[in-house]
Amino acid sequence: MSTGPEQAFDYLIPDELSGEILPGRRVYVPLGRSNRRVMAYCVAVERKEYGRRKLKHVLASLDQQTLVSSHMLAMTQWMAEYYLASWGQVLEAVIPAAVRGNAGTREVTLLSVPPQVAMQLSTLKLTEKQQTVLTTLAAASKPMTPGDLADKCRVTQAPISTLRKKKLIAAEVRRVSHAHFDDLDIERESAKSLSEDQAAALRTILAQVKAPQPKPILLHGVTGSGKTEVYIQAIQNVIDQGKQAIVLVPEISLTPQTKQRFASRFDRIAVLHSHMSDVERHWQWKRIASGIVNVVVGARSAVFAPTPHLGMIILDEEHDTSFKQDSVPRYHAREVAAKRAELEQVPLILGTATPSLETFYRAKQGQYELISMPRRIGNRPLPAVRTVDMRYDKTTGYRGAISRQLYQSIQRTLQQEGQIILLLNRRGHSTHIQCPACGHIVKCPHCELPLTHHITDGSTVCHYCDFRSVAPRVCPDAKCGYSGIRFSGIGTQKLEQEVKAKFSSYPIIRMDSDTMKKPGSHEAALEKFRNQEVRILVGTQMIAKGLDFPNVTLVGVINADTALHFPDVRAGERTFQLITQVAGRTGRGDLGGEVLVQTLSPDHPAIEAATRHDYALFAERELPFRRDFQMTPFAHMVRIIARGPTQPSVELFMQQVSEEITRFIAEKGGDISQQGPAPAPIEKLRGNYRYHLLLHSFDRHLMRAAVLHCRQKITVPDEVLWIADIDPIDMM
Ligand SMILES: Nc1ncnc2c1ncn2[C@@H]1O[C@H](COP(=O)(O)OP(=O)(O)OP(=O)(O)O)[C@@H](O)[C@H]1O
Ligand SMILES: [Zn+2]
Repeated sequence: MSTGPEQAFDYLIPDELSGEILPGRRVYVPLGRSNRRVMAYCVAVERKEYGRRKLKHVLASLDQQTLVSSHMLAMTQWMAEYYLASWGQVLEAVIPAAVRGNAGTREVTLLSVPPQVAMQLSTLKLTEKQQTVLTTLAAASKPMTPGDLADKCRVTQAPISTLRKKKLIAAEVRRVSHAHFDDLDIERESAKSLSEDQAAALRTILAQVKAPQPKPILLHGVTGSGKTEVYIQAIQNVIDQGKQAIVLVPEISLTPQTKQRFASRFDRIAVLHSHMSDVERHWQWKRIASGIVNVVVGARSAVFAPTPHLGMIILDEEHDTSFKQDSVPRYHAREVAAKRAELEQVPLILGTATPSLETFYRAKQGQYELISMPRRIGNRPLPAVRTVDMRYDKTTGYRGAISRQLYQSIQRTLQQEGQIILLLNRRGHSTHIQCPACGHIVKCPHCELPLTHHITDGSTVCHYCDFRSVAPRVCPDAKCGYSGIRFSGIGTQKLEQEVKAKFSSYPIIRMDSDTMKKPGSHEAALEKFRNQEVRILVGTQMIAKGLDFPNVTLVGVINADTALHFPDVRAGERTFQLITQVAGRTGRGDLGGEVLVQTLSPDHPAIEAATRHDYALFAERELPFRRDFQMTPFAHMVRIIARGPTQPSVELFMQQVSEEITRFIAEKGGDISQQGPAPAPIEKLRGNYRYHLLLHSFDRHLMRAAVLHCRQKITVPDEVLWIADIDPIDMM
């Protein structure tokens, strides 16, 4: 029943609180030897023998309404177990702070005259003022606040207080909301008549809606195949049955376009996003919980939306890494959605053009239903993709970001009135600052990672901890001091400069996390691009997915290799996804489209498969490799990360963890393979040294047991912090 400890505790419910304390509400209980008063969640109420155990009593109840349904309680319990977090921690993550804190509401006291008093009004001995107050309140059509009553009777609070003390007036404290937000006002659109592929997809989905225990569905549709229309018509069916749907999208896809697409088709939708105020968040939560909202659209945490009659969950761009939370509880919305769908017996639809290998593998195994939509709407061809081998440009000494081929394509596109997207997944200006005389590289003092030069304010920035300093003009190494320090490597700022210099008469906009800091800037930038005020859009991966602009006829990938050589099992998969997704932004209208991919590794299997839009080819090559090396999706992974201010203590601790796991396996039997411990790719972050250890096993329970065993056995030094990341995505 508590938020801190791992397990639930039993408490007695005093008679006066019975009926108020229900599963899914919060209570105050005494905890520990000192009987500290703590807030806790009631997870079950039951009658049972407790023998001779001495149980403490619940002190007070906190909520008048239930915060989590029984399904959600079961789901959070599963999450706690699966992700090795405490149940309380999970509940705190599932119920927004705004809801727990009752944001936007206040308590009011409401006065009324009890019926037995009202019947004998004339017989009471009262002062004149008291008489006025009592008759006024008795005559009122609904309860009044003390303030309103005093105003109406033109008296002070004194006679009201006296009457309350004499119990002639009853008082009740209630929580009321003073918030209200208007519904989106968006023009209505009617249903599209479905393509053959879409109609077939919808049929398969509706069959699962009817099934007693629906299977999750992978909707694998190429870019521009019209997945959204399938979602919408499936949702319509669910709403017609009086149920609600949750649509999860990557945070970055919560654009006006997405809102508009759903709001133009459904009444009463709730769009949940990260810029929402606490008051609005609470208000939306209550609306959803009351059952009046038909469709909830939101990022990761919308998987916890308290819909009372859930009918379907949709997860768009299921491969997107933003569905994984990178703080405790480190859940993946896809896995949580699958659990919730199973508990509530509703279908889960995972849509994407580039399925994660985890999902694809489950579909191949028959665990998920697989729907393919291999054609674009209107049978439009997928754009032709050409690679530009940048190794040749090196020999000519060319150092710019834009190759000759890309330059020519941009020029031609501009002349033909088309629009252009240029992707470079690195922000900043120069990504590398080095002294050519002594080789000194300018690094972050807290992270030991190269600093990036940001030209806008002449600073150098650490992209991991945001450390900032003034860009050096001479080599900072005191022994050297050479004046010709070199800024190299290309980020989006430098690319923007180059594009501006080369195509000076065309408006351009840059979208990356530096230019898109302010709420609303994302929307504003996309709007400029949509209405063609801007012809060239330069940006990081935030421009790579979901956008549907028919006038984009050229996509250029400036450097396809940015993530290719990361020490991450999914480096190839990420590269394939990014290129396929960004390539898919063109050729969506009648004007066709082309894609140029600049790379130093044109023969890399991931890049080659992406240039052919060939997911099957990619998966065919990648899966055997993953199987041979016992990696995801065949084996399960757990990543243990430890950090601390001194390197030896972290290293020693991780060695202990590794040894303890080896010992555990030797005793228990079974198989867990260990990679490491080793310094993490980001070896030092914000002044902390980091080590990691990767565990792989076909037996996820065994791995969980091994981690729990370490938690029990090893005394962690004060300065070391460690976590276990289940199904890790981030390997840095
Ligand atoms: N049945 C249809 N008839 C006509 N147009 C359609 C139909 N279905 C979808 N469209 C249009 O086709 C375009 C592409 O659809 P949508 O954006 O849903 O594709 P998608 O599969 O989600 O692609 P991506 O994975 O690239 O985001 C949209 O402009 C949409 O309005
Ligand atoms: Zn740093």
